Amino acid sequence: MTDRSKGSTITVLRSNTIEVPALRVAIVGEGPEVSVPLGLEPVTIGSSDECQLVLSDRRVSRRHCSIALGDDGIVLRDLASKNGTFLGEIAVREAVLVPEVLFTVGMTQLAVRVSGAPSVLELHPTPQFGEALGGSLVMRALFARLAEAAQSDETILLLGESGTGKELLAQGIHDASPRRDGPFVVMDGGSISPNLIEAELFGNVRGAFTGAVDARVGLLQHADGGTLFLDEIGELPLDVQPKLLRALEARQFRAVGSNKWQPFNARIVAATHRDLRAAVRDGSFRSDLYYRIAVIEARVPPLRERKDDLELLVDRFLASQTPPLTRHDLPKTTMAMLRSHAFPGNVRELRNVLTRLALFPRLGLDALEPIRTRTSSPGAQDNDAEAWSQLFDLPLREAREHLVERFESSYLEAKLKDHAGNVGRTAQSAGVSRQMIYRLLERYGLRPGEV
Ligand SMILES: Nc1ncnc2c1ncn2[C@@H]1O[C@H](COP(=O)(O)OP(=O)(O)OP(=O)(O)O)[C@@H](O)[C@H]1O
Repeated sequence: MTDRSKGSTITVLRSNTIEVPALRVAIVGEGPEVSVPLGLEPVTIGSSDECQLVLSDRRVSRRHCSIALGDDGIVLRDLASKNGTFLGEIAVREAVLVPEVLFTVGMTQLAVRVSGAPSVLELHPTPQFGEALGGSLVMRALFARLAEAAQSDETILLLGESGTGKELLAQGIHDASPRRDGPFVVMDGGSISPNLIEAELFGNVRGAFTGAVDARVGLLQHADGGTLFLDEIGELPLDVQPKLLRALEARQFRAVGSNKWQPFNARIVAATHRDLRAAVRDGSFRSDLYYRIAVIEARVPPLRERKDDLELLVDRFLASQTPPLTRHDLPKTTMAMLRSHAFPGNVRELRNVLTRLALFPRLGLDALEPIRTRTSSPGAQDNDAEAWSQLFDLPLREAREHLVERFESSYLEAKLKDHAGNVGRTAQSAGVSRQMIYRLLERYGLRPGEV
């Protein structure tokens, strides 16, 4: 470690405890400093709102470069930007930075700054929390936080892209909590028609609405003594939000069509892939409900920000094939290929890619293609027949997920075609919300206009 990098690297204090420097990525210029903190999660810099540091600079790409703090120190990476990332006159693809050294993107100069005393962070003792695997520092820190949070009854909000493992973590929280012997109940707010969500959550009395032939118990009650996982909480309709808030505050609820308040005893874990703070700002999510749910808020990082987890995940997914495989069974270039892929579908996508490679090892880079390209390619039927019989070798859960995903993507593609790419009409004809269609489009890498 050079003198100049002093105070800017992660130090291992003892096993499972690290010291993390207090760093900020700052725009260097006149006027008040604009900066964002740099912790275990990388900071992306670019012109897109999705970046942590957003630059309004015409010469900056949407996702231009990233800065990550890791075992090697502070690493600056260009994200295949159009105009490059520069250290002085030199364009860099990847460089280890020391504090106060200027780098340039577009017309903007930036630097990493030490901004105070380091903090001590506990890591989970193993690279696993429930069924979720993760050996990277950021995941072990997340696991440690969730393991601690599991002991309380507070509401937890998990934020992260689709396929990052939010449901697996919610199950892990339940299993690590004093409620582990009670039920773990899932409500997927994205896949239920908006006008049925309230009844799904709170139940309904007989005849409460057209079609309510019988009285039904809601999921809140089903989760009695256990945990209710509210997946895609961001899709909760505005009119149901105050009802959920009231229920959480008073610990009691009313079934649809009933006047009677009933107590409930379930712990709530919620998740969303949406930026809920932005939803609060644009008025589509109530701020009081947001603060009530986000008592403990945890971000689950996308797989591209924790490539250190790849080996562990690859080994696990290969071992679960029938017969179990190891990395040696795949072409030598496989790990390099996986390392350079961005995985927009995150761990779910990785698992599917490995299942495809296990079935058809010679697919190589084609295994990274979205499902639709292959299913509609010539000779797909022969492949389908072969894949179908080989699916029998997979564990039931994986075989089922694989088929559901293939079906969903083909269904979506066909429906979108029928409606000339119009999302509203596609949603209506499929009987789901527009948000659900957007979610599926994201999951399968489809664009409505291109179908
Ligand atoms: N850390 C992990 N370790 C092992 N498997 C994982 C991990 N993260 C995700 N997976 C696997 O990836 C798939 C998707 O995970 P999960 O459903 O928990 O993600 P999610 O964030 O809830 O996604 P969505 O928002 O689309 O519902 C599952 O099959 C899960 O087993």
